Amino acid sequence: KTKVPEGLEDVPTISYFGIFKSMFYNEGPDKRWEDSRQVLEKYGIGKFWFHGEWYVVTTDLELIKDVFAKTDLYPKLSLEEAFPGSLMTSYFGTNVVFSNGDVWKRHRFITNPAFKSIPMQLFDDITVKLLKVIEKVDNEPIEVKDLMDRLILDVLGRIAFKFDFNYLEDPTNVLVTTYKEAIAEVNNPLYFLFPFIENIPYFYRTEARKKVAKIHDLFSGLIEERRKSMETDELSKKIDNNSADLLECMINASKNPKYHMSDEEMRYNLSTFMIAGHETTATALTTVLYVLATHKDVQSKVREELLRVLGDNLIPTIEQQKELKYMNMVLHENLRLYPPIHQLPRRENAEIIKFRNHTFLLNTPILVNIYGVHHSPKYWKDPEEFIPERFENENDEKRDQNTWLPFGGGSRICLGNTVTLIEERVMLCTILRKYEVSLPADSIHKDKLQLDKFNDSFTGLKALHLIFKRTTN
Ligand code: HEM
Repeated sequence: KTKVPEGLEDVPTISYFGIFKSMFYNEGPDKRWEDSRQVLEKYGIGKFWFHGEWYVVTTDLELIKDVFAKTDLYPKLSLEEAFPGSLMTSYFGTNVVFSNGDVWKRHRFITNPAFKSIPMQLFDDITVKLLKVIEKVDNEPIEVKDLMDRLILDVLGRIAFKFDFNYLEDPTNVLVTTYKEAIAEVNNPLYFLFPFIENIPYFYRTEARKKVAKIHDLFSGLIEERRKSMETDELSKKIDNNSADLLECMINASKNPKYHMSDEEMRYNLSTFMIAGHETTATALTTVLYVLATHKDVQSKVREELLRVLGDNLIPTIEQQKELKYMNMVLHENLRLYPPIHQLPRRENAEIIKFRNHTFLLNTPILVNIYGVHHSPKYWKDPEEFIPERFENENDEKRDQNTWLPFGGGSRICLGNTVTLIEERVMLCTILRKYEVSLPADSIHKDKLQLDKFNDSFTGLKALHLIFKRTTN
């Protein structure tokens, strides 16, 4: 199956060994970009062979716009098709992220209202808990990815299920530890490299499957508990005024014959939202703390702005958040430099596509390389530099809007893109008002943030210790 399909012959080839090496060594998107940049910079499109298939990978804005605009022409490959019978499929199943057509429309319609607005008071006690944790460490370096992970899981629990994981204070919570164990199994790199081995009885992964079954049982418990406690009248009001959470939106739909959602689909969506809404935001917050620690001038400017805009208010209101113009530029630039999702999940064309002088036969695997677009000198001047001013109004208006795509685009754009930025602003206001953040002199990240791989789409990073020193504010 190594023969190049008709129509892709003229698409330049990216080395198989580079791809395999980056998978094998769990390399981050930066190293992967190094392996493909020569081809993608010049042509905007490349092909590579992997597991018996020829993939097309692109940083071309015209093709990317087409992918975003025509969801039916470029459906995502469902997990059942990509990894039949695998642990990953049994964990995530059919959900809003990986479904297509009418199923996707139904899932998106049901889950979307949960993230239209969030009650800001949910941050009151979580931010207090965060400060307590930082205070306890008292000037000693603290591992920030783990801290942000705990923090954001607590926030997500409140937003999506009105559930307090209390992970910040209690890392032994059974729901969290089971979730962590299940995710570690699902992300085991061995099965990304050699997915076919899961079909061999020896590799059936009985223990891992038990962990997945356990977390699904815990989710079933959450659903049942909430179903019992929900008053139908009160719920309809909440749905109407967008104050229902994810669980309420889905349970409400389970009663509706037109927009029905089964318990199994609810469990799959809970598994999906846990990772989509938590790993991404935790990574974004970790990397933004890193850039602030390594750009003290920017950090001071963000602090000055938040003190001015917020006054004595500890949690910024939605109105105040709009006024945090410089902070918003910093958050945008951070998502450009370190996109938490570096590559969109695989699409496959449902019809034959002509692109330039190439032809994509039916079901050609197509990958949009977000990291590549964000780091291409064709689209960004000095792309490796951290320059928040790129997002100042007049500069921002000049660029093609598809050059910044941390949340994807079109109708499948990230469903949590507003919520995640609210979380980031609140946490930066909380931390920077009281603490100055610094990188220890002997940090492995001294010269460059050391990225690695969380899974095939999510950016990971090596342990990052930062120092939080009390300011005089
Ligand atoms: C910095 C944080 C985040 C980043 C960078 C991010 C990134 C993305 C990207 C790139 C996609 C598009 C996938 C595609 O087109 O295939 C996506 C989709 C999605 N995201 Fe996010 N995300 C973030 C936070 C969140 C949060 C907080 C939630 C929910 C609480 C969330 C839920 C979703 C869902 C449900 C989808 C699927 C949308 C659909 O296919 O209709 N994300 N996200």
